[in-house]
Amino acid sequence: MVHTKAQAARSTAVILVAAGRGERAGASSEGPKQYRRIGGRPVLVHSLLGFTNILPQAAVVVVIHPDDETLLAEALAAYPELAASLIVTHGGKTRQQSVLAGLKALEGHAPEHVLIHDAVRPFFDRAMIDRIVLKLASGADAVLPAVAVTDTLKRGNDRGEVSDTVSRAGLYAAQTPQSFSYAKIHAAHQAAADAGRDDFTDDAAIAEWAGLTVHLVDGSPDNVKLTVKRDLEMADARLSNNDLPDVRTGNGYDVHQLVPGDGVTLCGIFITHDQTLSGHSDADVALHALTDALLATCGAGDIGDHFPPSDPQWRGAASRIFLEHAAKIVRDAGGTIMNADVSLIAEAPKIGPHRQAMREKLSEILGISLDRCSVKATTNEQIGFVGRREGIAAIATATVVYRAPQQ
Ligand SMILES: Nc1ccn([C@@H]2O[C@H](COP(=O)(O)OP(=O)(O)OP(=O)(O)O)[C@@H](O)[C@H]2O)c(=O)n1
Ligand SMILES: C[C@](O)(CO)[C@H](O)COP(=O)(O)O
Repeated sequence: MVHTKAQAARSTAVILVAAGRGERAGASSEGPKQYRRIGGRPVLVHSLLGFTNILPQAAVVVVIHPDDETLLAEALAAYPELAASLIVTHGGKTRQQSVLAGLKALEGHAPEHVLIHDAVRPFFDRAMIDRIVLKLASGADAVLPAVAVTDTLKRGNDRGEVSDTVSRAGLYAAQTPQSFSYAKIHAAHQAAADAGRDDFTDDAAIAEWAGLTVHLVDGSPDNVKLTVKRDLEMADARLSNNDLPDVRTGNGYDVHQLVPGDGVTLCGIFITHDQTLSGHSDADVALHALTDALLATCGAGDIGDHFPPSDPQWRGAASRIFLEHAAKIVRDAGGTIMNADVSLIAEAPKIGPHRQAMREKLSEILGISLDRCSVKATTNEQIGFVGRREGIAAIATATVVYRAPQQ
């Protein structure tokens, strides 16, 4: 069992399936859609560079059609080191067969985890991969990035009429990379093939069929599959715009009074102490400041707007609820949380022994990797209300990258 992102990355492999014919995208002089250029590079190369950048230690298998050897060589001509690092194998008639070929190509490596990705989804991002890798590292056998369905769903009949409206409650659109225990998904794929099943459109469905629990993590609305010609045109336009990244920084500040008690909760960690923080909720100043910092990156007001102190339902509430809510607002607005930084200003208790647990708590609540979560502390040199142990203050900074507005 692996426990850290770095350990997980070392024993992780990636399978990029690229053996399809791209019939729905139509014919092109550049070949099937995975070899077409968007923003000046073949789609497949975008996806490959994404993985080598985010998971540089992972073994990468590319599954291609036997007719596409020359197309692959041409696509990688400008990237000789990348080309030399890849394991290339031939796929089959269906995506399912191609994935099994990729899994077999990894038998010599026997990685702990494998991320199985459509080569034609070039817009995955680091934060999403971090969420997946963290979930695998926590012991999950199968992880599915997915986005909740937002359109109203209709069922049509063969006369081209609506027969009924389907509830979208609990429905998700499945994305890739779908990620697994290598041994378990290999066994499941082999069992499906041995049972003559060739109708699975994704690997999570095979995992479900084999009885594995498939865990959902947030996918990304940007992580679209380039399926039809229009998808490729829009992808090309998007990359050719050369827009600057929309990076936003928010800060937050909070203070709560210390009164006699048995301990304080800071960054979601309870610390035994001869005082407690007084407040309407659990008075976790650190999470309150960070909640405000996140809300500030998308103009979403402050914690009091969303959780009014006058509302009795928040009495004694665990402040992780507030932070989770702010993170959801940010993600719904198209944001990817890149960094969360908290400074605690407290004369006592000592924060140092709890910093790592606090960082891990932030990482868990926000669904971002540990290296993106920072907790620092200082005393106030016995000056002022903090110095007199009358209160604890926290300052937080959040960095979020937002998607460029859709054209
Ligand atoms: N026999 C197949 C079929 C698909 N794929 C890959 O699986 C991914 C799924 O995307 P999809 O849009 O279904 O690709 P195609 O099968 O190429 O598209 P189409 O159905 O339009 O021919 C793609 O990266 C595709 O290259 C594959 O490796 N082997
Ligand atoms: C695996 C997949 O990307 C999940 O959404 C998708 O099912 C593959 O594409 P297809 O068009 O269903 O072959």
